[in-house]
Amino acid sequence: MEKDEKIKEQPEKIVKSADEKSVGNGDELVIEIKNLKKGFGSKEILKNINLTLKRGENLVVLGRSGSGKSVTIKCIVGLLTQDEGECKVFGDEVSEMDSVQLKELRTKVGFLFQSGALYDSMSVRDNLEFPLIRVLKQHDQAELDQGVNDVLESVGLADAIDKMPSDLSGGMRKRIGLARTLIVKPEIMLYDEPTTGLDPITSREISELILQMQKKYKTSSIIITHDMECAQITADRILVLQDGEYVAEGTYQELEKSESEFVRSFFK
Ligand SMILES: Nc1ncnc2c1ncn2[C@@H]1O[C@H](COP(=O)(O)OP(=O)(O)OP(=O)(O)O)[C@@H](O)[C@H]1O
Repeated sequence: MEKDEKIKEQPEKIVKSADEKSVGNGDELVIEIKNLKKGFGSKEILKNINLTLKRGENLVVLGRSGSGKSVTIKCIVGLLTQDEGECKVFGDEVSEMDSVQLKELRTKVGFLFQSGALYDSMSVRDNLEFPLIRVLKQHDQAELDQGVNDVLESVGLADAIDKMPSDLSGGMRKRIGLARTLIVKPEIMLYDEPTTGLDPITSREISELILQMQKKYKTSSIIITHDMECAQITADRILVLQDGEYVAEGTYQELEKSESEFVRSFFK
């Protein structure tokens, strides 16, 4: 056999291997949901949800459209209240929090909904200063500039500081939306379909950014997605939702080989 046969170069992929898990401080739980039920009228959406999020981990939730993934996230931040069961964040039951406690909770838990919601009439700088002023009560201009510049560097858009949202592409708007959530340094991040509506290359960039942000800010995250590349890139652990319950849990590599056809169907 020819000795100088070339070894094919493997494309470099930022995908976590089983031994590269970034799960942080042991098994400290930052979110604990037990036997949670939530319906609307006669429609039962969440039948029996059990979910834990460990400090420092990226948990991906997979499920069909309309299966109640967003409803779960809304219970976690107190935008909806469960009918039964427990929903604890940092050890405290969310449904029992008053408005002051909920406000405090939402400074520690950042959420990025599909729309990414930027204020269209404000520049990127003003969009980013807004949470620093409103949430962190920062008023010193040098401190504000530092915060805005740092987060823009992190999402790779330092040059966009004086642009208006209408001048940005969909992918750039997602990045700025992410920057706006990250600027107050939340301990938990909830991503609702972060790559929806983006082309495959931009989707991949956003997924890689989520992974980088986990490492940089040491956040614990729940990532709801249909995008299997996003799951592969970001997940330490994956949960699969079917008919209002989680039916499978494991790493990407484990679930890809699941015995359940329903679970495997996401990987095709
Ligand atoms: N406030 C509400 N009032 C009534 N029904 C609701 C409410 N919020 C959600 N639903 C219903 O609950 C179901 C689950 O919604 P949810 O948005 O959680 O789905 P999802 O799993 O996130 O789906 P998708 O992937 O399409 O976003 C849907 O049938 C939706 O119509």
